[in-house]
Amino acid sequence: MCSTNETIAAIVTPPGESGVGIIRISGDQAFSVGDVLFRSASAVPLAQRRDKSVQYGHITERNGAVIDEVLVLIMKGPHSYTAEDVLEIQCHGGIKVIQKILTLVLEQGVRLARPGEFTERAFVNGRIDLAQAEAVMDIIQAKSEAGVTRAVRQLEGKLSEVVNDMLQNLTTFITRLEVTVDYPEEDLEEIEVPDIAGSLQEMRDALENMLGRARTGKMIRDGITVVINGLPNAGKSSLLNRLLEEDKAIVTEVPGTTRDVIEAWITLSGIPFCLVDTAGIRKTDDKVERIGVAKARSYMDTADIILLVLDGSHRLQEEEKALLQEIKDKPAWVILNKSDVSSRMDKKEIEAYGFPVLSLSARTGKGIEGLQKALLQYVLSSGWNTGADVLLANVRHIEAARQAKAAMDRALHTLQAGLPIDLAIIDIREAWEMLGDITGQHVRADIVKEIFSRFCLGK
Ligand SMILES: Nc1nc2c(c(=O)[nH]1)N(C=O)[C@@H](CNc1ccc(C(=O)N[C@@H](CCC(=O)O)C(=O)O)cc1)CN2
Ligand SMILES: Nc1nc2c(ncn2[C@@H]2O[C@H](COP(=O)(O)OP(=O)(O)OP(=O)(O)O)[C@@H](O)[C@H]2O)c(=O)[nH]1
Ligand SMILES: [Mg+2]
Repeated sequence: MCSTNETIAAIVTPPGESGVGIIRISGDQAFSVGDVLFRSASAVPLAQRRDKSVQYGHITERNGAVIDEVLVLIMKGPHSYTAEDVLEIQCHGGIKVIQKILTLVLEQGVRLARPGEFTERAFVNGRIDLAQAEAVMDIIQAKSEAGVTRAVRQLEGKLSEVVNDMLQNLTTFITRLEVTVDYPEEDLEEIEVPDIAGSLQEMRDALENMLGRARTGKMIRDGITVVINGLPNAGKSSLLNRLLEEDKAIVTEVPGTTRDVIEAWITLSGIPFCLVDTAGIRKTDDKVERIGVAKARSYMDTADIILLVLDGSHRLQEEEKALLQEIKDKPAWVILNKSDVSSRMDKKEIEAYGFPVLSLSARTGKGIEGLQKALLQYVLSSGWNTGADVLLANVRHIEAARQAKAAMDRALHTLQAGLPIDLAIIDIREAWEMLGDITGQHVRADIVKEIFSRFCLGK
C-alpha cells in the first residue's frame, strides 16, 4: 500500500476553555517529536516505553522553559486509532496553551492535519472500512441517543458484515456462472442457475427490507426537519420558543422581526427534530428582510414537514391563501395560532386545502401537546422500524444499495427468462461494485477525499 506517512498533528478537543486539551500527533515522527518537547522523570525514549501507557511530565521550550504540566499517551502503530504511531499530549484546556504546544509540534517539521485526516488514515491503513469511518462522524454529529446507538453499531462493523457477506456470495455466483459459460457441454446451467437465482432472490429481498427501513435510519441520523413558515406576526418564533421551551428567537409585535433562519434541535420520545424558524413571508422593500424571505421560501423545499402558521384571530387573508396555494403539493400542516384570543378564522375554509389543521396558542402553550403528538405520529406512521441491527442511514449507502438491488433484479430477470448467462454476470458484477462502494473496497479516490473533507478538524 502506498503510504507517505508524513507525520501530522492537530488539536482534537473543541476550541475554548475546557478541563483538558488534547493535541494528537500521528506518523513515524510522533515519538521522536515527543522526545524533543516532553520532559519527564524517566530518560527512556517514548518509543521504548510501554504501548498504551500514560506518562507524566512537562512540555518545555528549547531553552528549558516550561510551557505546561501534561500527560502524554503513547499508542504504537499499528494498534492505534490511525494504525500509525500516535502520541497524544494532554495539557490544560486553555486555548493559548494548546496552540502554543501545537506550534512547537509543527516547528518540528510536522504538518497540520486536514479535517478527517486521522480517520482517513485509519481507513487507508485498513484498520476500518469506509462505512465504519463514516460512522465516526455520525457518532460525533448524533442528535439523539438512538442516533449514537445506530452509529456505534455501524462503527462496530454491523453494516459492513452484512455487505461483506453479500459481496462474498456475489463473487461465488459469478465464478459458478462463469463455469457454466466456459463448459456449456456439461449441462451445469440447469443445476446452477435455479440455485443461484434462488439465493440471489433472497439477497435482493434482504436489500429491499433494508431499504424499506432506511427512512427510519435517515430520520434517526439526520432528524426530521420541521420548517415553520407563515406571514409576519403569525407567531412562528413564539411557536419555536414554545416547542423548544426556551426563549431562543426574538418575539415582538413588530412584523418582520425574524430575518435570518433560526435552527434548533428538540427530541420527542428520543426522536430528533430540527426546528427551523424563518422570516415571515411578505413583499418588502427592506433589503435584509427580502433576503430572509427568499431563504424562508428555499427552506420549504428542504422540509420534511412545513408548519404553516396562521394568526387565527384574523380572517383568512389573500396573502395566506397564496401561501396555501404555494405549498399545495408539499408535506404541510396548518397551525391556527393564537387560540387564546377569539378565533375569526373559518376552519372549514382552511381544511378545504387538504392539510391537517391544528389549533393552539404559542403564547399560553395550550394545544402544544397535540402538535407534539402529531409530530411523533408522523414519524411512527411513516414506517418507523428500528427492528434489526442494521439500519442504512447515509444517503450514499442508500443510493448504493438501491442500485445494487436494481442490478440484482436485472440479473434475476436474465436468469429466469433463460437469456444468455453473460448478461446476468454483467449485472451481478455491477451489484458487487455498488455494494463495495458502501465499505469503500473499490470506491474512487476523489470520492474518498470528498467524504473525509466533510469531517471535523482533529478527527
Ligand atoms: N484520548 C483518546 N480518546 C479517544 C480516541 C482517541 O483517539 N484518543 N478515539 C478516537 O478519536 C476514540 C477511541 N477510538 C479508538 C479506536 C481504536 C484505537 C486503537 O488503538 N485500536 C487498536 C488497538 C486496540 C486494542 O488495543 O485492542 C487496533 O484496532 O488495532 C484507539 C482508539 C474515543 N476516545
Ligand atoms: N395572543 C397571542 N399572541 C401571540 C401568540 N403567539 C404569538 N403572539 C404574538 O404575536 C406577535 C408576533 O409573534 P412572533 O412570534 O414574533 O411572530 P412571527 O411569526 O415570528 O413574526 P415575524 O418574525 O415578524 O415573521 C407577538 O406580539 C407575540 O406575542 C398567541 O398564541 N397568542
Ligand atoms: Mg419571528
